Amino acid sequence: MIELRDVSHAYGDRPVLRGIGLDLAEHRIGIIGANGSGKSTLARTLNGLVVPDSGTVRVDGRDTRRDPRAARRRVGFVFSDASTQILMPTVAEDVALGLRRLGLTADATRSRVDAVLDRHGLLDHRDHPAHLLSGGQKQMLALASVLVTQPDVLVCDEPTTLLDMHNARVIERTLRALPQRLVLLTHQLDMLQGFDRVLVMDGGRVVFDGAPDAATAHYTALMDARAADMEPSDLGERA
Ligand SMILES: Nc1ncnc2c1ncn2[C@@H]1O[C@H](COP(=O)(O)OP(=O)(O)OP(=O)(O)O)[C@@H](O)[C@H]1O
Repeated sequence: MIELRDVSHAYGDRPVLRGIGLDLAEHRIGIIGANGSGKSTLARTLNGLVVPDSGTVRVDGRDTRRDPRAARRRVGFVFSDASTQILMPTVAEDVALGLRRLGLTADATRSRVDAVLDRHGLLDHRDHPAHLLSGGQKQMLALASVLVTQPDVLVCDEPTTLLDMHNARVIERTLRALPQRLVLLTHQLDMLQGFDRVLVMDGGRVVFDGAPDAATAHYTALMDARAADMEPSDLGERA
């Protein structure tokens, strides 16, 4: 369970999260909202990548402010731009990186790395330079590098945004099949079908929290109302 209590955060003098309280326990949770509404910042509080200015985030009872490493062990994070997450020269080395702190033997590391590469269709690429993979393969590698650490919860921040339709579907299918709990940020609303719960963010607040259909209807109505008030020169963010 991830508990947020009165969580607020600002970048400089710009408030981005405003008094958020949530208990996140469902298997599949979606987060949607306009650009700049605070989704990524909220997601980053869930594993201690962002420690909020005020309020608390607890992962299985442990405060991310006091124990960010415990949160990171339980909650894995996948970014939308996989290239920023790939740190090692080869595919296998990149996946193995997350296992370093576990003190496994070389054989145990290799078998865990190969199992996760096999499961995600990358075993034939194990010794290839990671930067030469296709966009879809890089996203799969970023996912594999997090999953190899066996987190309880996976937070994915727009994992299909940079992918073509085929690769987006492959990633979507992979995420749906995971046994882990999933928190998915996305602008692709159809990915949320069958989710247990969807949060709609606007201006740093959770303005709707419910079933996927009702949440997407709420978000669509919000965006329609806003578009009706706007000029083309208003493109951008509202936080
Ligand atoms: N590290 C940072 N430093 C300063 N401002 C930031 C930082 N990260 C985000 N912001 C700003 O905070 C606001 C909220 O950003 P955030 O990324 O949380 O929103 P988002 O809903 O995920 O947006 P998007 O859909 O575009 O990814 C935006 O105005 C953004 O420019």
